[in-house]
Amino acid sequence: MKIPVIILSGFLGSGKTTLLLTLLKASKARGLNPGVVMNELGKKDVDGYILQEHGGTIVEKLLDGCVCCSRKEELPKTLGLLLSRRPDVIFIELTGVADPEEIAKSLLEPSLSERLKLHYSITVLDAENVLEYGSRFSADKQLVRTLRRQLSSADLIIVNRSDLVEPETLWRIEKMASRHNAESEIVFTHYSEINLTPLLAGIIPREQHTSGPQRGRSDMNGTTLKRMNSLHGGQGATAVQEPESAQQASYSQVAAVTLTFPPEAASGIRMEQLEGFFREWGDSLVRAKGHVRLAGQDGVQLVQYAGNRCTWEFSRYPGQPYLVFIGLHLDEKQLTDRWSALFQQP
Ligand SMILES: Nc1nc2c(ncn2[C@@H]2O[C@H](COP(=O)(O)OP(=O)(O)OP(=O)(O)O)[C@@H](O)[C@H]2O)c(=O)[nH]1
Repeated sequence: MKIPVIILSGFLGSGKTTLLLTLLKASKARGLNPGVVMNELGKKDVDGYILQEHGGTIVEKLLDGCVCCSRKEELPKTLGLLLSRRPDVIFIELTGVADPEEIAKSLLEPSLSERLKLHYSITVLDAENVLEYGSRFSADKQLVRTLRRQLSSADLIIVNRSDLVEPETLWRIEKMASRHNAESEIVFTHYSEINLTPLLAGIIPREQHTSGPQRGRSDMNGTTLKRMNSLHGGQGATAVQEPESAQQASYSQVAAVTLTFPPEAASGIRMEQLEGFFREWGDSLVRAKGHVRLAGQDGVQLVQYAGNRCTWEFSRYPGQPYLVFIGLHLDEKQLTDRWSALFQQP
């Protein structure tokens, strides 16, 4: 019996991990044993720790690069490790700059297609920012192409963070998304909350598996099933040799930089000081996240900077505080110099 795989894609900070947490909760409530492949651009595993805090999930991590291009060869081994722990369903959360179509193709490699099948490919959009991506990232043609492929390859498009925009913007996003993908279902969400019943339909615990036909995607959307089957070539499909252009990186100017706190910052940083530091980088900083100690407060905070907005929440992270910065044209030396200077101010 093949284990179903659900791919979660979408740009940085759009709400993929938020959706994953909901999916994990719903899976466990159905008696399923879910497994996760968590891919992060940075060397530090912020989202993996968030999952760990929610407990009871098998997670394999792929850090410091994108599983659709620079770390593509590691995917089969990572999935193999996950499968050895006998999950009933696998969620692959991609980095925000990954091309989900490349992952769908990887699942066709004979070593994987024998044991796994693509159940759903979901793309999450950040309603507040998605309409600006084309102009904002025009200098990175590969990234613009990847963001288009995130849209065009999705079985389901979730327009998330919809609480932050006017209805008129949602209408424009729907038009734009349907232009790129006429077949996908489009839903509008707040904190990635959707009806998960059709999505998880047909996924059952291993011990209930029989050799009979499985229900699932066809119950949800017949046209979607037809379209993804064309990528997967129906019965007995094998991976197709990719043209050279398809093997290039999914972005060219995005970089992740990890910053740690110097000894002078042992007593913590002020909230407004850190938020000011994020804003200093303007449009070049797309996403930041990490665990930090705030001056005058006990414990550690998880800070998330996404779509130019900052959120803070209590964290139990036990290690040394750090921050991951992800952006376009981020100059690592300039960033680390400014970071050090921040703690030398009187
Ligand atoms: N206002 C608002 N914030 C949201 C919503 N959904 C998620 N967020 C917040 O947006 C931030 C980013 O959400 P994540 O789920 O981590 O986004 P992501 O796509 O996994 O981010 P990366 O994996 O780093 O690319 C977090 O602080 C979330 O709490 C929403 O619908 N509305």
